[in-house]
Amino acid sequence: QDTSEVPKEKHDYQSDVARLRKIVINSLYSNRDVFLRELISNANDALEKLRLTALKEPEVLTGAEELNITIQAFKDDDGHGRIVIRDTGIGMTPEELTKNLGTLAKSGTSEFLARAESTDTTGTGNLIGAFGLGFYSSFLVADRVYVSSLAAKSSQTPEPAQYIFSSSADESSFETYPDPRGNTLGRGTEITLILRDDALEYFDTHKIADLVNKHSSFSSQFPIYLFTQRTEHVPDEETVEESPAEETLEKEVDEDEAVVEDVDEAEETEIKEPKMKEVVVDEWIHLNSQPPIWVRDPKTVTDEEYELFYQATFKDYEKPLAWHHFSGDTGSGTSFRAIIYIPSKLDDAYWTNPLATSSKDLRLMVKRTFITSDLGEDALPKWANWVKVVVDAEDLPLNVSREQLQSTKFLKQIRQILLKHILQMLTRIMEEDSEKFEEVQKVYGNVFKLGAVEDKRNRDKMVALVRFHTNQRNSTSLDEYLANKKKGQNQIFYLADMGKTPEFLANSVFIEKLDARGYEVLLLGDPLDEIFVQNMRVWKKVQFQDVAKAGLKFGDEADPEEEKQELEVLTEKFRPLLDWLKGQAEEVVRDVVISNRLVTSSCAVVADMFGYTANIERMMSSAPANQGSKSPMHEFAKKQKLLEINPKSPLIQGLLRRVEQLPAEDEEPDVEAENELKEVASVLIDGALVRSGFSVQDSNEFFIRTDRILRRSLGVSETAPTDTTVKPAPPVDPEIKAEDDFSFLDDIPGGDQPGVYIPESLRDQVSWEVEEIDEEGNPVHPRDEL
Ligand SMILES: Nc1ncnc2c1ncn2[C@@H]1O[C@H](COP(=O)(O)OP(=O)(O)OP(=O)(O)O)[C@@H](O)[C@H]1O
Repeated sequence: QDTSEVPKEKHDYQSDVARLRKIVINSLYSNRDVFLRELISNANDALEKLRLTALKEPEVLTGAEELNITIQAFKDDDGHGRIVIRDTGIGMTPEELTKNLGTLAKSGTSEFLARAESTDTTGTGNLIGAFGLGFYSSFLVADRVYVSSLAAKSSQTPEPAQYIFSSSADESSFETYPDPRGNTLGRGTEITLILRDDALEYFDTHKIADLVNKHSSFSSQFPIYLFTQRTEHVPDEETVEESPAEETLEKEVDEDEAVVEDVDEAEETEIKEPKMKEVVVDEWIHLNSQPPIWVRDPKTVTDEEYELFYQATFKDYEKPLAWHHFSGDTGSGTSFRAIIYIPSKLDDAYWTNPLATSSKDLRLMVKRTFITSDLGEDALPKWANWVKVVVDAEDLPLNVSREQLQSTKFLKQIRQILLKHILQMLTRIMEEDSEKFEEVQKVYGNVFKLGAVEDKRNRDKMVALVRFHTNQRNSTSLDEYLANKKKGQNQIFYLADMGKTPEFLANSVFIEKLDARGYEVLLLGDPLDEIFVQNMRVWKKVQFQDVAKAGLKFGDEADPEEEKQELEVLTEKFRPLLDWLKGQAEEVVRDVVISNRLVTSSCAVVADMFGYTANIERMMSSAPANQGSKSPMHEFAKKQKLLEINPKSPLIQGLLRRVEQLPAEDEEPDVEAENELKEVASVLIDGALVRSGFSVQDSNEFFIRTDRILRRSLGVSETAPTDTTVKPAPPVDPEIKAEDDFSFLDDIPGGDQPGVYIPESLRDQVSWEVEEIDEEGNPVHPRDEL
């Protein structure tokens, strides 16, 4: 209608909205069906909000009786047309129209925009699923959008007024103004999409019905009605009654024909059907008339229905990994039905602080009416806060407030029940579907380790879900490990080095003897592994033993006395070398000892009982200084290392001989021979450090010494200097010449503009923000333009 007389307020979009709209309009053509799903989901949210508000303030229900969503398509005479989506939800005040539709309040928006802007269209499709474009997806199919809204009457909005928000796809601003039609809605919001010429397919009500059935029939517990018109053929009663003359005429003709036709046919003409006419019947079709899937018998629900329900309810673009649909009784007499879903991905944010967030996706319904998705801080243990659940209780009063609810017996019981079912579900997948369990492991493997540490009550069940790589197989549980342990073995051997692959760890100096002898060693490359092991310490009465630490026992050692004696003999034999090496390594280790864990390697650096392994040392030094990484305790623990030497190694035996040949203290010193030996020792110690996962103390010194030893092995003079003359820089010259050659910039796209050049191959992997500054160095915030 004509709005030229209405005073309009013009607003600029917030810059992020402008960016978002640009992405929507330019790059999502192939995903444009999503607009309907997004608008229906908004309508549903508005209705849910109304219903929740009405629990406290029933007045909001005035204005419109039904709580529903309607969709109508109108075709204009000129072939253009509109789609109108209406809800009787909470509505928006004029201020809310501006705020909600003109700004983006969502966290992570900028990050999303940067990612969407830097990826191609296909990638963006997935991002949108993850982010939800909401209202702006309207512009995928519409040139212009009008949102007319009338807020629900409440104490805050005693006199609501129907206002319009209007914006076209190619403007960077929008307008708001009073709806010239007055109050036509009663309550709620009406979105009118003026369809683009290339989106006229959405006039087809079959298409709309299909889309709603596929993507949105689960999005709303409120009825969704679609306006349709169908043509019916009905007896033309008017003609029968009002123009008998015509009938007579027909009869006459028939009688004429009967002259030449046989009698039968003449009779048939007598009972001729009445004349039909076409009438257009208007009809509102209820699109989501099936009962919600959680109340249905699981046998009647297809996998696709479970998946679509999940995607619509939890706004996840991906299909769930698994689900479990069950019903029960809380014990205090409240019966319920529930579906638990395991998403196929963890939110990126999960690992930034896994124990800080609580679940926001436990949707509680009472008698099919949504009540809340926030069941309180500790609704589930933190490790499980990614689980998505719909639970519908039969016998709770509908008007319980959120606060009251959290203290009800029902809630306490339902939490326990849900947790029990989550664990049962995971255990069942583990026992019955190894392929699925592998998928679950990929996403949640670390979560289970965290759960075993955090959730002491369910520790045994969590540990059963945990899997590790070993030197003998790709995946084993701790129970499987114990089933495979050797006779006499009384330790669970593990090697932890965060960030390293199992293949790398399998070649570690620390497991060479264990591996050669056929013992299984857990190879732990994840930071969480060390935390898991440190917290567990013992599993089924068997201790964990870090193979990079003192205390390793195979369990089949011969008579301990005999072994002790053997060690004493060896220690005595190697005494000169042990003592001499201790002097050389005193900066690095506490002592030098004979090893029982080495086969081919000559030596290794092992953490003492109370010392740090390389892995823990790295974890400690990445912790903030105030968390102990610089404390005296830390410094002490760092020094608690032993240099273990392999008495069978020819290198060690050779070194022993050379040390024994050194002049005794009371003889004339052989400085040259001693220095050469010291150098060898130093490289040996540094090599052992590196091989054992530690870093060398001074990498420059290490390199210089290696250089000298290499020269020696090649027979090159150790003292011959390298020619170190270099061309000095020209004299100081602050002048900038105007004719400097910048022609190389011509080859770089955008090289004539200030900015950063990114090679083509890296463009989709990086993003950056550039801030323009004025002459005083203050940032300028230019208005984004579409
Ligand atoms: N039909 C509606 N009735 C009432 N308010 C609405 C309606 N549609 C949108 N809004 C308001 O506008 C806001 C922005 O909507 P938009 O769809 O862009 O994002 P969202 O719904 O918050 O998030 P998303 O749809 O991505 O989950 C909503 O949060 C809501 O406050």
